[in-house]
Formats: sequence, C-alpha cells, structure tokens
Amino acid sequence: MAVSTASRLRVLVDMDGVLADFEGGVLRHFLARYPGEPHVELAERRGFSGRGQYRRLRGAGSQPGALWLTEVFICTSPLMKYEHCILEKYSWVEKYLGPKFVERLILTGDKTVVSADLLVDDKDTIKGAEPKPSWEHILFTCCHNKHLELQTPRRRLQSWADDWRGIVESKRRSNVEKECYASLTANGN
Ligand SMILES: Cc1cn([C@H]2C[C@H](O)[C@@H](COP(=O)(O)O)O2)c(=O)[nH]c1=O
Ligand SMILES: [Mg+2]
Repeated sequence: MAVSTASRLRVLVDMDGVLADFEGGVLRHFLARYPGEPHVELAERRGFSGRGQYRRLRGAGSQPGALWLTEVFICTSPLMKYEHCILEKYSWVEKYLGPKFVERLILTGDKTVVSADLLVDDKDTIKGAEPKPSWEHILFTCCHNKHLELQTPRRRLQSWADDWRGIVESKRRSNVEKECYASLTANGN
C-alpha cells in the first residue's frame, strides 16, 4: 500500500523529566548527601533550573509508545559537565529501553536544529540557533512546570497515561491536510 510521506511522523522524546525521573533522583541524592539541610520538595519546584531554586533557597536561609508509521527518537541535552553524563545516558537507555533505542538516541545541546514533527519535553522554553524549529513542542508535565499556563495553541501531555496517541494522530492529520492543500494549490485548484 502506498503511504503518503505526510502520514509518516517523527517524534522526539526528551529524557530527563520525561522518560527518566530526573527531579526525584536529584532530591533523593540531595537528601542522602545533605540530611537535615533545607531542600525543595517536588510539590514546591518551580522553573526548569533546580540549581537556581536551590541557590535562592540557600540565599534566603517510562515507556515511549510507538504507533505504526511513527519514528521515535530520544532527544536529550547533556550537562555541560559531560564526563559521566554521556555514558550514563547511553547506559540508561540500553538498560531501560533496550539496544534498539541506543541507535535512536540523539544528544544535542540544541534541540531546535533537530528535524521532527513533535518534541515531547518538560522544559517550558526551548531556544536555539533555529528560530522556527520544525517540531511542535508538547510540554510534558513535570513538578517544575505544572503551574505554568500555556498560551494557545501550545499543548501539554500530563503524563504517559495521558492521550499521547491523540496528540500523535492529530499531528498526522494536520500534516496530511497541509500536504493535500499544498498539492491542490500547486495544481491550480
Ligand atoms: C541544573 C539542571 C540541569 N538539568 C540538566 C539535566 C540534563 O543534562 C539537561 C536536560 O536534559 P533533557 O534530556 O533535555 O531534559 O539539563 C536539568 O534538567 N535541570 C536542572 O535544574
Ligand atoms: Mg527534560
């Protein structure tokens, strides 16, 4: 069966805060290392930078899914202090998602230059060299962003129990509609 290219969808799925419990891990690590120190409960987290919120505090005192015709890549930014982080990210993906996903791991400091239809990511603002990224950013709800009100037409995915299939299918429909419209106008209709 011939399938139009607009039906094929590429989805980038972020790692920290989306597939891996980055915030829970940081808090557990902090409590183990600094027992009794003031800390930020997950319910109190605001803003992407946990480090920033901890600084202010001190100053003051899995399972991506895959639908037919949907390519899924893991798209993650390494820490600037990258010595351990890169190996750990590869090992995490191999351990929890399997070797096939290791081939689908994209490490980049700039997600705007990666081409895809959707990017599921917990970071509320994703900026980079490309002012108009090809993907639509779906904000994955996380403790630090759940209080943000999104401007229309921005969309959220509350968790992996939420309707990610609906988002993928609506994107596919919109791509197919755009392709039909483009071919109609190209044919002078
Ligand atoms: C300070 C701080 C850093 N991060 C880091 C952790 C990851 O290396 C990247 C985000 O990676 P992602 O796969 O693109 O989610 O930033 C963070 O997530 N939060 C922080 O507070
Ligand atoms: Mg993230």
